[in-house]
Amino acid sequence: MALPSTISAARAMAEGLPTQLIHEGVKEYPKPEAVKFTYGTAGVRTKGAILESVCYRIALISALRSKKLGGKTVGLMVTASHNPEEDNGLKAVDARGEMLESSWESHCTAAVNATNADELIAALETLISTAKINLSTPASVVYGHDTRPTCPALCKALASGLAAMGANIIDAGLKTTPQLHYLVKALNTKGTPDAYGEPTEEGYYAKLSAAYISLVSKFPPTSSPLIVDCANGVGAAALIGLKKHIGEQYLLIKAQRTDTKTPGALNSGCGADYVKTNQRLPSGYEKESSLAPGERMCSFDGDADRIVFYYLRGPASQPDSFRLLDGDKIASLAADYIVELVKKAGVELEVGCVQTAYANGSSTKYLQQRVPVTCTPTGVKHLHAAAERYDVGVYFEANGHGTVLFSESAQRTIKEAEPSSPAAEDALSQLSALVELINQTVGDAISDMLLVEVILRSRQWGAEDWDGAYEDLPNKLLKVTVKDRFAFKTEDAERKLISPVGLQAKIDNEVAKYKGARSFVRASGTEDAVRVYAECALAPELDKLATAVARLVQETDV
Ligand SMILES: CC(=O)N[C@H]1[C@@H](OP(=O)(O)O)O[C@H](CO)[C@@H](O)[C@@H]1O
Ligand SMILES: [Mg+2]
Repeated sequence: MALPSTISAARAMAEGLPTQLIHEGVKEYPKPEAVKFTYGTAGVRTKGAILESVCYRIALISALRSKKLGGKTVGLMVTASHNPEEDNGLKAVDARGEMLESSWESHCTAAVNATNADELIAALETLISTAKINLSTPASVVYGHDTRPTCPALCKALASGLAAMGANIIDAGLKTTPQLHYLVKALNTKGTPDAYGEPTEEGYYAKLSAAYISLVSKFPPTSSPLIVDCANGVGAAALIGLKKHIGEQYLLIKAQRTDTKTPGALNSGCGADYVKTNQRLPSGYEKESSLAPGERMCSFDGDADRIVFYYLRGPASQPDSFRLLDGDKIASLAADYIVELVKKAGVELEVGCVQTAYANGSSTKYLQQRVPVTCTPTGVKHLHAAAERYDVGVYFEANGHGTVLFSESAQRTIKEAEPSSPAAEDALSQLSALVELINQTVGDAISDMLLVEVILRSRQWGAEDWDGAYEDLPNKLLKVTVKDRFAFKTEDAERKLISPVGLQAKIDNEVAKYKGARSFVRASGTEDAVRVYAECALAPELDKLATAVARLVQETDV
């Protein structure tokens, strides 16, 4: 029997789903017709204007997720990261601060595509029985959002779904994606021996800055500032927060592209994705000459969970002056540093590295000579899971999304080891501080930025020294629009196509014509397109290879 909406949602929960409230919610936030949503690698992502129904429904599922996890707090983040300002999206965060368990993704997809309230309730009931959820368990959900203009309306829809489920609601407001992940973990560990930190934004800055200062204070300061392109997004606010906790003697940064107010500014001609994809400076910097040769600059993406660094070898006006220090370069810098510390500390810890097929071949070769390297499919959840299998797992996508995970036993080893010398003691204390500095839940532009600064400072290196580790192979990423991207199926961590049948052989044939070449094709998980990656030893041959493979894709798609 339907319950009048005046009856508290909490009471309705005891009897089952709040069906009356869900009917009302579906009416208030109707699903746009003829749209098929997918909960994929990056949650649901599309135009912000059509996402209210998705937010309402995923909120219902989040409350169920919290119940499934015994009432632990789970998270929801409203953001479309590096995508244009009019886009938006919603990502669910699990109780330890990691991505939503993948078996729940299909339930999310079913719920957001239900065409009416009865279908939605049926989808929720399927989830409840499949996952054996006790509806009388309380629920708690924390949510945050980035700077996009559609965020307030989406958060309202989301809060309405949470209220319908009688969940405890924590509105964290404007946050970077990694801050939201941090909050989830901190809320769930508060008051336990594993407390991750104060569950507030200030707590986040306090944790990072204390670790950072303890690591850099014994090294001489670097003379040049780090210039930070904040993509005109939420990272700008986070940098202001961070700077309040770290004095300029420790971290000299110049925050730029911090305009979160001008419509259309977000990610426009700037940000990590623009810089990585175009392999050039944010627009305007060629003219501004505000970046002197050798000076370090970095770019965040729109929700500050990715970072790439770069510098100029010569005048800004010359395109070949630009040198990118991407996720692969960060991974090698971090892996080398940690391997060295582990050796100095005299502890037995296996340091491994996780990449995807998009990692530059030179980086893979460089890393394989030093540490075990795993290749996983694209998407942070895959890299994260593989990194958890090492004592210390360094994972980065080439685009700058990544972090370093220290397993529980590694953390214990570091804490309990008896140093055999003052040098070992110092290495152990540096490792302990790194565990605090590096976001253990997800890739984090701010935490990764601090990590790079620590390493450069400890080595007294500039950008050019860091860049010297290996030379990237010339590479190119193309996007091909096809009729049905799902026809493109892969194996071997996406490095080989198994469908359309015969296409891989043709690609192999093409690749064999070029020196030191590699190319692969896969369907994007976030865009309606197929991506073509190509790299080869000789720069003048690159365009020819990439275009030839893209043409093979187009010819197959008939
Ligand atoms: C080549 C590339 O950069 N792919 C990105 C992109 O995935 P696609 O599945 O390629 O669309 O978005 C993902 C989510 O943000 C990110 O994890 C991944 O690295
Ligand atoms: Mg992002």
